[in-house]
Amino acid sequence: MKFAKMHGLGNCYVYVNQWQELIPEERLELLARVVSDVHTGVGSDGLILIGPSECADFRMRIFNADGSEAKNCGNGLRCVAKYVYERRMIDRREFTIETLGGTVSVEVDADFGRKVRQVTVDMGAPRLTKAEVPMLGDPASTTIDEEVAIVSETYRLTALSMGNPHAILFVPDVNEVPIHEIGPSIEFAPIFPERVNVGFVQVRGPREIDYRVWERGSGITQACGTGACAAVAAGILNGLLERNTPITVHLLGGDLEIVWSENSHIYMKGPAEFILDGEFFPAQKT
Ligand SMILES: N[C@@H](CCC[C@H](N)C(=O)O)C(=O)O
Repeated sequence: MKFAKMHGLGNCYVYVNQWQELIPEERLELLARVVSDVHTGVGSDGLILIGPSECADFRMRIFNADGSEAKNCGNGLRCVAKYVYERRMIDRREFTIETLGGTVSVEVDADFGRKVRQVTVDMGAPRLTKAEVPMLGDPASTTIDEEVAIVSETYRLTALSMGNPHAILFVPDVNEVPIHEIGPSIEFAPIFPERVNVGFVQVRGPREIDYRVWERGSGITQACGTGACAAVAAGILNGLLERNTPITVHLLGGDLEIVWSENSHIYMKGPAEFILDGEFFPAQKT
């Protein structure tokens, strides 16, 4: 199986071009687990498929390292945009990508040699009701700084969907949080029937935050694009950050610039990097 390994701020995936490789649907979950394994596979946070779409220029599917399929991936979208533009699969700098969470528009900033420097993604409007997250409780209500009891702890959560679910907690110091303990305990809490990505935010000022993440299905990663958007939306909903202005999000792997604009859409701008092209020989059981 031919693949490319790429990363967005260290959030790395194995990318498979579905015009080159036909993988049976029933093998995708196991394949994602196998390629993600750092010891016996390629080593990644999951698997991303780039394929044809009936309603957009391309389609992206994302599988976490545990094999679960997610509906959206911000860092993945920037890498897919870089992949298709640099490999001349499209000539326009603005195009669309279908995900299970909806279709998004992307714009690449490239030099004359067609090398992509940055990608801006219109991530759409955050979805705020409990039904949309999804989260148990009154389906029409929102979760903004709500006290939620999980196992033997109580957390103040803001929860929203960027196509995929995010629970955000504001903390005094992101480096002091035991993410390995709190992350899985919230990810698997029954109140989130589809599990949840868990983000920890330290507000540095009205236009700057530190953000760390425990990703559903992949654990701690260097960065999460949808999570950075959710963190900024949560900061604005809690009156801690400014709207209609770029917010710098510092992640373990680097910085993203996020704006929640007047038209209610969130825009994410950041880099995408190519690591290598390779060929993987899955064992017979995959
Ligand atoms: N790293 C991604 C999100 C990947 C999916 C997520 N773990 C989920 O299960 O929803 C990003 O950059 O957004």
